Amino acid sequence: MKYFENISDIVVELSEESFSSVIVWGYPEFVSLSLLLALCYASPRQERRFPDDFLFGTATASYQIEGGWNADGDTYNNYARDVEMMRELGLDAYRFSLSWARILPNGLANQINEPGVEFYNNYINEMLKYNITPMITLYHWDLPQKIQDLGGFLSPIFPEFFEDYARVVFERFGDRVKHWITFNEPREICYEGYGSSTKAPILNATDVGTYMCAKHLVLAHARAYHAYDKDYRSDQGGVCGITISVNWFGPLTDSEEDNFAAEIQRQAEWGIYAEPIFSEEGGFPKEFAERVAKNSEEQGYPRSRMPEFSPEEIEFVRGSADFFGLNHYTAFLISAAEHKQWYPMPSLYTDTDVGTYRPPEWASAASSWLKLAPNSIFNALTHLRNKYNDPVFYITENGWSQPPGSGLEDDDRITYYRAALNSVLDSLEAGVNLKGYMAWSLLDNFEWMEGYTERFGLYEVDFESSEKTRTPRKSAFIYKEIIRSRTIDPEYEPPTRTMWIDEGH
Ligand SMILES: C[C@H]1O[C@@H](Oc2ccc([N+](=O)[O-])cc2)[C@H](O)[C@@H](O)[C@H]1O
Repeated sequence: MKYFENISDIVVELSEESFSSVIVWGYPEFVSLSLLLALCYASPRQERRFPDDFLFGTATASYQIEGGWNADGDTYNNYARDVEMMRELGLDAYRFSLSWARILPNGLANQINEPGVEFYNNYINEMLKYNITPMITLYHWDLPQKIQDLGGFLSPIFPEFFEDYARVVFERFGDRVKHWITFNEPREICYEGYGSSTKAPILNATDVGTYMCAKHLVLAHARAYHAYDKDYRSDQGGVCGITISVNWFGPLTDSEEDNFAAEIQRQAEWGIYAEPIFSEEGGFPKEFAERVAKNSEEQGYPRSRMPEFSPEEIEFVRGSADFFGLNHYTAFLISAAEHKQWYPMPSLYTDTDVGTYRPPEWASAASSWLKLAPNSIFNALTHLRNKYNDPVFYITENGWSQPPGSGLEDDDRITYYRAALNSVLDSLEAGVNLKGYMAWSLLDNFEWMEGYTERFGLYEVDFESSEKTRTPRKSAFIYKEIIRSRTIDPEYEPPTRTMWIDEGH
């Protein structure tokens, strides 16, 4: 039985618990939903504020914005304008990634491309001049060709190559950069790259590719983390974590079967990367690993298609992160029996064997996978907080796409951001240790397989112009006001269409 002193605490709890178990402080009788809602609306709503030290930022990735692939090197030529945009928005932080190949052209650490290092030095220094905290991702999907030729993430040597690269980066930039993210979205690297055909390198290895990649990626992450911890942290004083794509997967119904199916989906989508690092036990998530082993046996494989970690590897990986970065965009409802798709070959999705569903009333973005799902940030963060013993979190990506030519009045995006940031406030009020939020994205960019057909920018980019002109959308003004006031005013309308830089930024 739980007692509450504030109505707001009850509201938070209500999203996690069934209504009938809630008892109002001082009145130990059950209360109906209608009474509770009446109380919420009748009491004057306190202004909800983001903490002063909460980092508001935006995110990008090298391959999606830099251009200049064959130069000694767009942002590559326009970085000063991009930092000016960060100042216009009043950002506290900026998350971006390094191009491994721009620093180490053949992937290995024997040959460093000094002009590439200088580009990143200038970029970082320009941010620091205006008190914008750089948050760097070491790997956001652009692998040097030679590392791919050597087997990419399927090679057991991959973790060594990654550690060598990480050391060069810590050495060259760690005096000024204090927030490190090893990998962006292991699921997209491993499932989409090695377990399906939606991202490079598109290998025909769906049965084992995802799981082999997962093991090597997690070991590579841990090697970079330990290198930082042992040899750089004492001088540089920064933090090192990983960014995992965490969409929310809740049960379609309250049945035990659907609840278990949702858990299996969570384990397959992000548990295989998060569990080895953040759980107390370490290693791959138990129920899903058992399922893959059973399926493998039935399919005639001599051993599980999912590799194991040795006890030493489990210890090495366990606890190897100072924070949990999550890219969060949407949610899915999971069913044990309905809405299933057929997959022709053994793969992660024949292993999960669940159905996914989104109600038609959830608004759709330009990206087929992206829908506005209610409370999904709150659901994901409170679940992870409980599961992994209250880690520090950063939301390292969250955003909304529109088709090209949608113009500057991006009201759908504004609706999405306000809903997301209200869910962030709910999470903070529930005690989640969330330190920052990075909107995806600062500017329109190259959206992987979808090219330039999906636009995520707070700033529109005119890709036809030689200067690649950047113009703030309405959402940029709304985000700027949220950052300035540390509150979300649902009525706020920007007074002008002119961006300015506040004094002191
Ligand atoms: C728009 C950004 O998307 C990030 O990647 C994904 C991929 C798939 C999903 N999903 O829910 O299915 C979410 C995010 C990526 O990190 C970033 O680079 C952008 O492309």
